[in-house]
Amino acid sequence: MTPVLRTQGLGKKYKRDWVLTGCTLDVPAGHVTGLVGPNGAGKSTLLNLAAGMLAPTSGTIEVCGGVPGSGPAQLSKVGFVAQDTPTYAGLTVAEHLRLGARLNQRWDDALARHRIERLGLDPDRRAGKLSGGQRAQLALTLALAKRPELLLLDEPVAALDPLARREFLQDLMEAVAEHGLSVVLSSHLIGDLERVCDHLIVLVAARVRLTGEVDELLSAHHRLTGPRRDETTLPADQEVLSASHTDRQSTLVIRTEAPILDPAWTVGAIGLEDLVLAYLARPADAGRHPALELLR
Ligand SMILES: Nc1ncnc2c1ncn2[C@@H]1O[C@H](COP(=O)(O)OP(=O)(O)OP(=O)(O)O)[C@@H](O)[C@H]1O
Repeated sequence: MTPVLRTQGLGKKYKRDWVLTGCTLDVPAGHVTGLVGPNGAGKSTLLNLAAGMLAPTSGTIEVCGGVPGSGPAQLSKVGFVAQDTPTYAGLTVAEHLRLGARLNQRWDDALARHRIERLGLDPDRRAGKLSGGQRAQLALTLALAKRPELLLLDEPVAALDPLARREFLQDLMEAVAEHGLSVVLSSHLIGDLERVCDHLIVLVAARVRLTGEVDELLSAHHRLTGPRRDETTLPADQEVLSASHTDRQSTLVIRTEAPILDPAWTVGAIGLEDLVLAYLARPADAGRHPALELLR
C-alpha cells in the first residue's frame, strides 16, 4: 500500500541549525502513527513540513501522493491542528462551523454539530472567550469534520481533561475504522499513544531514532535481568539501549531480532513507555554500549 506520508533525506535548517535532518520514513495509510521525542526534537517541524506550512531545506516529502500545500486538491486531503490549536478569536463557534462548511468540499456538518453539542460548547460564544481546552476541542472538531485523508495533530490532547482526552481519542479511532482516516499524532503522553497508535516514530535531536509498527518494535525489544555483568560482553546482535546495575544484578533493555540463548538472563517484555524512554535517554551518537551506570 502506498504510504500516506513519505520522506526521503528530509531536512529543515534555520540559519545555521538543522532542526530536522536525514529524515527518511514511510507512514502507512489507514493507521494512527504516534510521533514522540523530547522537547525541541523536531516533531512540530516535521508536522509543519507535512502540512505545507514550512518548505524543506533538503530532501523530499510527499503527502497523500502530492507535494504538501501545493494547491486546493492537496489542501483538502490534509487536516492539520497546530500545537497552539488556532481558531479565529472574533468568530463564534457556529461561525467556525459555517466557515468550515464553505471551505471544505467534504465537510461533515452532522459530525461537527453533534460534536459541538456533545461537548456542550455554546454555538454563540466567540472562540476568544473559550477556555484553552474548549478551543482545542473546537479546532479538533473542525479538523475531523473536514474529513481529510490524513490528519496531522500536534499535541492535540495536551489541553484536554482526562475524560475529554479519552473521548477524543475514541472519536479518532472511530474515524480511522469507519473512514480509513490516517493520523499522525505527536504527544508526550505515551499512555495515550499506547491506546491508539499502531505505528511509531521516535525523533531525537532532529533525527529519526526509531520507526515501525508498534507490535514489531515491542517484540524486538527485551528487558534482561540477571547476575551483574558488563554489557560490553553481550553478543554483537544484541544492541544495548539502557543498562543499570546494582552490586549483584544487571538490568538491560536490548534490541535484537535473534533469540536470547544465554540462560543467565531472565527475559521480560517491555511496554511502549519503557521502549520510548530507552531511546530518549540514550544520545543518538552513543556507542553500541552506554556507559556503565551503578545504582546503589
Ligand atoms: N522559526 C524558528 N526559527 C528558529 N528555530 C526554530 C524555529 N522553529 C523551531 N525552531 C527550533 O527547531 C527545533 C525543533 O523545534 P520543534 O518545535 O520542531 O520541536 P518539538 O519536537 O515539536 O518540541 P516540543 O515537544 O517542545 O513541542 C527547536 O530547537 C526550536 O528551537
